[in-house]
Amino acid sequence: MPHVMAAVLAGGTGSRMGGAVPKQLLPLAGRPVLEHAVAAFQDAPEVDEVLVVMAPDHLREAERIAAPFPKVTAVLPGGSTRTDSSVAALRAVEARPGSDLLLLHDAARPLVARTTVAAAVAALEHAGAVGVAVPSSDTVVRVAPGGGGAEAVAEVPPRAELRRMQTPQGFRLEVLRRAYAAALADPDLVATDDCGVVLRYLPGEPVHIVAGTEANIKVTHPGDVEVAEALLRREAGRGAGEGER
Ligand SMILES: Nc1ccn([C@@H]2O[C@H](COP(=O)(O)OP(=O)(O)OP(=O)(O)O)[C@@H](O)[C@H]2O)c(=O)n1
Ligand SMILES: C[C@](O)(CO)[C@H](O)COP(=O)(O)O
Repeated sequence: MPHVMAAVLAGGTGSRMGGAVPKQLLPLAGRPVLEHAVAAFQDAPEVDEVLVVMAPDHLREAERIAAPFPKVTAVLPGGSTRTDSSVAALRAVEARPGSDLLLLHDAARPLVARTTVAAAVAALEHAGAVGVAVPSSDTVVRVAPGGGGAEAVAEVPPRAELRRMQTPQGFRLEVLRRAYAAALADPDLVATDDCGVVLRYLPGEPVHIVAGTEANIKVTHPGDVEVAEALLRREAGRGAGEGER
């Protein structure tokens, strides 16, 4: 059986959310957002070990939140970008011999379903890199500078071919290691997710997709915590807990 590690990335400051504390520390139905994300991996039977990558100024709070979860074996400082925090998780996992698979998950996605974690791990039996994604119900366009400083639509990619990427994103460790070795040698590296790093820097490596859920939102803007609370209530109303979010 592969040894499955999950890293919960909580190294951000939540600038779009604003406020005095990073969004991963905001209360959501009585528990910090971060705690919901950690609990999802604690409860996932496919996951053996959990790391928390936290904003350096808030390591103590993360340690306190993680303490009741026996699968959490380390709370580490994150970097100044999400990519840096992913690399911090990768380095920590590399230092632990015997790890085979790594799931990288946004702490800001507290509603990840158990079924999604299971599907991502299962897909790694046959794939080196796996992303979780949902179809877009909106038409998505590429924009370019238009007249008078405004934006203009430059392209309307076929919607049926588009997906919105979520997390977790899962990797065989050697795949992620090779991708980041190449990526970190690129002075122009800019990435918004880890599957994108594999796609760009290991062009021969397929990145598989498994279906996510609409409820797996990323708490990002003011008001998103209230949306997440409503989704949690809906789940409780369904008598769920088994992951159908
Ligand atoms: N240096 C960073 C930046 C982000 N993240 C984490 O990556 C996830 C997705 O990032 P995002 O939603 O952008 O979080 P923030 O960077 O905190 O938000 P913002 O961009 O609004 O500042 C979050 O769980 C965040 O804590 C991280 O681990 N390290
Ligand atoms: C990884 C991600 O959640 C996939 O949708 C997203 O790209 C993170 O972006 P952010 O700007 O760091 O929130």
